[in-house]
Amino acid sequence: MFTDNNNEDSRPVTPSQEDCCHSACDPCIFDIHKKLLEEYERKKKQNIKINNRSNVLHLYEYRNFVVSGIQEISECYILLVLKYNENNYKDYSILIDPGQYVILHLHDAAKPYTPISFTDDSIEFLIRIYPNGKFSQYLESIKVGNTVRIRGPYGNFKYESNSFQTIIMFSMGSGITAVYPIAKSIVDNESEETKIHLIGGFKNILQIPLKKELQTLSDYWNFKCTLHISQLQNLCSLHGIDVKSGRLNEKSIFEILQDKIASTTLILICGSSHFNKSVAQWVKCMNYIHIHVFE
Ligand SMILES: Cc1cc2nc3c(=O)[nH]c(=O)nc-3n(C[C@H](O)[C@H](O)[C@H](O)COP(=O)(O)OP(=O)(O)OC[C@H]3O[C@@H](n4cnc5c(N)ncnc54)[C@H](O)[C@@H]3O)c2cc1C
Repeated sequence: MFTDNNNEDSRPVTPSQEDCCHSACDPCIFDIHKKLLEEYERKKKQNIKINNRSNVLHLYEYRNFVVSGIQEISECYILLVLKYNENNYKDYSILIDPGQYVILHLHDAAKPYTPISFTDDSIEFLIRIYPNGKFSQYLESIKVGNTVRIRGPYGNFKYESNSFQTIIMFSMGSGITAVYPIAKSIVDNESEETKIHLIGGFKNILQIPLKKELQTLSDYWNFKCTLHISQLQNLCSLHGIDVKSGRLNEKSIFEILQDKIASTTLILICGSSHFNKSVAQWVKCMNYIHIHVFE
């Protein structure tokens, strides 16, 4: 279910045909409106107070953001910073829960992306560039000062502080964008006693994005990072990070999970649909029940 963080006081306003960008988005604004309406009716029936926060972002209206930074950080990954600087939302700020995603709209297309961090008025994205990818090629060629439209945030992952002893995060490639902000928010929270193990899969050592960020988290007592590199030419070490040669497979997942307690461990999975399906199947076979797949 989408988070109800619209800025209206009451019933969600029905979007007009002109609000639709006709880019075959998933989710489309009309799907979102339908879900919000169901949520609104449910809350109304149960007499639950509707909580309206002042979010710059809107679930089905695009907001204009301006590119304020763009940087190549590793082979095929860029960091993109988008800033909101319209005056009519002075008392508003950007509100996104860790792991949620937004829809970026540029030219004639729209695609989902997961912010890795945000401030009151800017959002940072880690973007994987595909040589034949339409939208990522658009993003690779934009310049500081260009406009990108954003709506959201979406995603139903909810985390309650200290609700698990351990969180194991399995990610592949750009899937790290969903789990990294969750890990960071837990490490940043001094009252957290949850231990995190983030396991990421990448093709080669040059592709690894967020190296420094992962190394910084590894300095904390409750964060551990292991990276599986499928095409590791030479042995290599990254301070604070355990680098392993070869793909993340059933055997390595078994080794990671065998000494954990299923009832107090949360498993997070984010990668390609094949990766998500395989990892979810393997962890279920080991009787893990608390599993969230980002897709
Ligand atoms: C909820 C959600 C959040 C996402 N968050 C992020 C994010 O934070 N950062 C990010 O970089 N991406 C993210 N993605 C993926 C992103 O939305 C695009 O799908 C991706 O950038 C490719 O779009 P494209 O138009 O460039 O490629 P397309 O034109 O759609 O694809 C062209 C070709 O690119 C290659 N390709 C595209 N996607 C993949 C893939 N996943 N794996 C392997 N090859 C692929 C294939 O060769 C494909 O034929 C997210 C996706 C979802 C569903």
